[in-house]
Amino acid sequence: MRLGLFGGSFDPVHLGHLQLAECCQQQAALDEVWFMPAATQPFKKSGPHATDEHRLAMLELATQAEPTWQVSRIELDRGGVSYTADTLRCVHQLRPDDELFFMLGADSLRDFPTWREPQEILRLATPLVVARAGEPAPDFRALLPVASEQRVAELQASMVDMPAMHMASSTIRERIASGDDVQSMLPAEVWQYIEQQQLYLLPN
Ligand SMILES: Nc1ncnc2c1ncn2[C@@H]1O[C@H](COP(=O)(O)OP(=O)(O)OP(=O)(O)O)[C@@H](O)[C@H]1O
Ligand SMILES: O=C(O)c1ccc[n+]([C@@H]2O[C@H](COP(=O)([O-])O)[C@@H](O)[C@H]2O)c1
Repeated sequence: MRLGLFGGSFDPVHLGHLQLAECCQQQAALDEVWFMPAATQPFKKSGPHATDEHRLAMLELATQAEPTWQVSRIELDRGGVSYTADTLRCVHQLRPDDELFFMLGADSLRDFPTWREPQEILRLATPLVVARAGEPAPDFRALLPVASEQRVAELQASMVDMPAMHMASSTIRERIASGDDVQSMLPAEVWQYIEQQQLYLLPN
């Protein structure tokens, strides 16, 4: 099985995340996609705004119609800072015969060499990188400190095409707190949940 892992804060999950997962799944022929909300993202100064249970509930709503998509509690159950190398080792133990992929936007690729154990991550899984609207095009040479020239060229060739989606969770939170309409950026069920639970009413 080809298993795609998609980590993020998902605070909240938005249509850009879903589009990213869909494009990676199609272009890399993934059998399954796991959305993995982070307990605490290593580089974010403060923890998530919504609780773990709210972020999970929104992800469940956003992914329920797609049978090959699942939401994984691995990082939330482990708690603490969510390092991707730890997560990949754990998934590899659970699914030793699967080929693992991990999905990320161009902004995350830029920082990748400063992640914990980047070489171990590249040993366990193949990154699937998509361009992010408003960000420079992904520069795979960012990987040269941790990957060979040949591997970098291979990864560049397998970059995933995705239509530009101008949205980010932080902007959505800010706009909700200002009373702006964000419905066009969210799955309808997720917007209803945010309204019912009165999430993100305070500024970031
Ligand atoms: N609109 C988008 N286009 C492409 N990739 C995206 C988009 N939004 C998020 N991503 C990617 O999804 C992954 C998880 O992102 P995350 O959950 O932190 O969302 P975010 O919108 O970037 O949140 P924030 O604004 O709080 O940083 C990252 O790899 C990020 O690059
Ligand atoms: O392992 C690391 O050192 C590491 C550093 C930064 C980010 N990550 C992971 O990358 C994913 C996307 O992160 P972000 O920055 O978009 O929230 C998320 O699953 C994070 O846990 C992982």
